[in-house]
Amino acid sequence: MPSITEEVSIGDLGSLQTLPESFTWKLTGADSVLSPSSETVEESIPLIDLSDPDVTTLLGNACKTWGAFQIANHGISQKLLDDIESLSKTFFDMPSEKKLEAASSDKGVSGYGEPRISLFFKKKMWSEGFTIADGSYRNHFLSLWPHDFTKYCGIIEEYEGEMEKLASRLLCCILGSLGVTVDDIEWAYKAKNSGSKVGRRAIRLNHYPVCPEPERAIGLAAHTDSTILTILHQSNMGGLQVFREECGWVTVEPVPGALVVNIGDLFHILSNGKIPSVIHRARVNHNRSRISIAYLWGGPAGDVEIRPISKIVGPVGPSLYRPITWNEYLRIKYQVFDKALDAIRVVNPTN
Ligand SMILES: C=C1C[C@]23C[C@H]1CC[C@H]2[C@@]12CCC[C@@](C)(C(=O)O1)[C@H]2[C@@H]3C(=O)O
Ligand SMILES: O=C(O)CCC(=O)C(=O)O
Ligand SMILES: [Fe+2]
Repeated sequence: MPSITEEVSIGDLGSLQTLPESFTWKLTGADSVLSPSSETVEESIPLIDLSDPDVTTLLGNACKTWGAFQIANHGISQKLLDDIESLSKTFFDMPSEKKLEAASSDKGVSGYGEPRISLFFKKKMWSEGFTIADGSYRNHFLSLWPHDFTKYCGIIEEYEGEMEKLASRLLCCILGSLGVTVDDIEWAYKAKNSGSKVGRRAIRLNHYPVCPEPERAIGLAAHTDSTILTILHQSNMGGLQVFREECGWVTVEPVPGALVVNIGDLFHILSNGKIPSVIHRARVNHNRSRISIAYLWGGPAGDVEIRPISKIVGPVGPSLYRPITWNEYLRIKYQVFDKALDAIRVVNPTN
């Protein structure tokens, strides 16, 4: 019979002295490579200076080999990074009941709660988070911080604006490494001309409280992001790991001022599999809590279809994935999770 102590609110994880059964992950067995404490190796993802004259080649290589890299000289001010980090801290430091008042509703994506992928796992993840996906976060902010409402919304808006610019710039450079430009993408062209300026994006504020048994727990289980690319600001505490077929789990050591970029599933589709999405996860820590802020970018335009770029596919094809909008992809992802790319693969590609 489940004991009453098993009913744990994610808002209070940091105060627990022992790891509840529902948060204890299996370490051995067939799926051990995906288990939290499987071997890690002494490798590291590249650190790329965006002002380097060879930036296109460097980004291209990093994407093909790793699917993830860190960037320096990215143009985002340290003040803005500090501001959004302290906004996050202010939120997560609130009492559990207060945080739950900002819980995301059944329909809405914005708000407080477990990571969306948690529905695919039997065990619980050692983290809590706040998702900002549409304007409804403003209602939560208004009731959480009536006095600082304008200031906090301002930080989010500035962050979104700056990250959007950086994400577009990275997309251009990475496409450049494949010999194409944004103008080769049908949707980018449509977006420019239709006046639909609202791109698809979400910000996720993640908090990983201190954990009594980090070896047996996981902060965020292995996944790929359903994005073109994700820009992650991790505080000076590490925890992010990326998976590479050849070597296993690789820890991304924080570099002061640098941001982490990971390639998501939509880039995988756009590049016809040439720039694959990267599996990653977050470990937790015994001594210090950790905050990370993910900017999940789905491209510049809303309801347009994303498809393999014809110049990449080439005249003789084959195009491996069918055209799909971000909303449609998210729907499939949250039905079949890690089989989502397979689910939209063309069965008998001709060209
Ligand atoms: C716009 C998005 C992208 C989502 C779903 C939706 C809102 C929240 C995003 C995240 C944020 C945390 C990791 C992830 C894997 C999750 O669980 O929720 C992301 C997911 C995805 O990339 O699929
Ligand atoms: O916290 C991290 O390091 C990873 C977060 C992440 O993967 C996500 O928000 O999608
Ligand atoms: Fe992620």
